[in-house]
Formats: sequence, C-alpha cells, structure tokens
Amino acid sequence: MMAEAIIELKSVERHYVQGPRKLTILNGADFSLKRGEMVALVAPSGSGKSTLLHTAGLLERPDAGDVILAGRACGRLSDDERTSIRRNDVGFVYQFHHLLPEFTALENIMMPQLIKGLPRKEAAERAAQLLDYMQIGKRASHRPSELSGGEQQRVAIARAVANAPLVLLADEPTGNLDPVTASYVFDALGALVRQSGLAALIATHNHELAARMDRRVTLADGKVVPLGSG
Ligand SMILES: Nc1ncnc2c1ncn2[C@@H]1O[C@H](COP(=O)(O)OP(=O)(O)OP(=O)(O)O)[C@@H](O)[C@H]1O
Repeated sequence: MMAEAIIELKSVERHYVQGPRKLTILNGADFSLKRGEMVALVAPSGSGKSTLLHTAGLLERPDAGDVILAGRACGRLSDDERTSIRRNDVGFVYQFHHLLPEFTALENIMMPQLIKGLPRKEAAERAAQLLDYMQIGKRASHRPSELSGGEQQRVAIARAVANAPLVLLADEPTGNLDPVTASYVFDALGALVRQSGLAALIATHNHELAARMDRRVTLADGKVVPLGSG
C-alpha cells in the first residue's frame, strides 16, 4: 500500500530579482515526503537548498506551483494562515541552534508549546520527555552556554518537534559538530523521526549521514532529482 504524502511540492518555482537580472532558483520542483520518511538533500552551496527548505516550510511563498501539507494547498494562503500552519505542523532545525541564551534547555523546549497556548505543566512534561528521549534528561536546567555543541543541537531538535509537527526540515543540523558527535546527534534525530512518524528533509554535506537516510535527493537546474541509488 502506498503511504500518503505528508508534504508535496508541485511544480514549485522560486525566482529572485536582482537589479536587472532574474535568478531562477527553483524551476518546476516536484518533491514529496511520506510519514516516517527521512530524506537527505545533498546539493552544492548556492544551488537552492535553503530556498527549497524555506518554501517547503511555508517561510517563503512559491512564485508558481504549490506546497501541499497534509492535503491542504498552502502556497496561496495569507501570511497569517501560513504562520499558523507552520507553528503547528512544521519544525525547523538549523546549523546553529538559535536557542534562547537566558532560558534553560527545558524552557527552550517548552517555548513553542507555550506560544501555542498549552498549559505550563503540560509543556514542561512534554519537554522533559523529549530531553529524556534525546538522552540529555540530566541537562534540563542547563542554559545553552552550559551545554556542549551536540547537546545544544539535541535541544534544538527537541524544540523543533515539541509541538508534534508533521514535517521536520533541517538545514545542516550537524554541520557545526565533529564527526563522532554528528553521528550521535543524527542517531537521536533518526530515532525521533521513526518513533513519531514525522517526515524529515535534511540538508547535509555529510555523505556518511546521507547514506543512512531512506533516500537522497539533489537539486539540478532548479528541480529535485534522486541522487544515485542504494
Ligand atoms: N533574497 C535573495 N535575493 C537574491 N538572491 C538570493 C536571495 N536568497 C538567495 N539568493 C540566491 O539564490 C541562490 C540559492 O540560495 P540558497 O540559500 O537557497 O542556496 P543553498 O543551496 O542553501 O546554499 P548554502 O548551502 O550555501 O546555504 C544563491 O545563489 C543565492 O545567492
């Protein structure tokens, strides 16, 4: 049985206008992710990875085509509607953690839930659970500056999934870590994706990590195409 796509990009176009020039970054990009699927996006710098992730995550609007999230066409929704869908259904992880420095690990993970309006107690319980799941339960009361790079990224990942999104989009989530730490953080991320039935698109330059995902894609002439096989 074919699993249903959680997110679909259909003939997506993205252009930037720079003075007299029009740069075409995505040019009829088609792509979809199923529940529980982890896909690596491996493409050279400047090829449009961030543009693809931001468009898929409803941070940027496609100039043509559409982004379908859980069956809902989102490309032409208002900014407010897209913000609301993004808050509930999309999690982002970046190369640098962007954790709030004055808050503890636990509080950082609680934040998106509090913004969504969940009661403090519930948010704290979920945050503690996620910290345990990421195997850093003992670091709950540490501030970001009191955590290692790998621990900071684990907190950032936990924060990204705190509101149980449908899709996780990650831009070089282990790019700032040494290879051994990167591998451990990736293991934790993978376990979380499989356990929660999320769908994840992970941009990475790390071929070893890419090889451990379900599929690998790249960008060529503004389209998403499979990268090798196996
Ligand atoms: N707001 C913008 N205005 C004009 N050009 C832009 C804008 N944003 C991105 N670009 C250009 O679009 C191209 C793709 O950018 P993007 O950030 O998506 O690439 P990337 O593959 O993520 O690169 P990297 O791996 O270096 O982050 C680049 O050539 C970039 O210069």
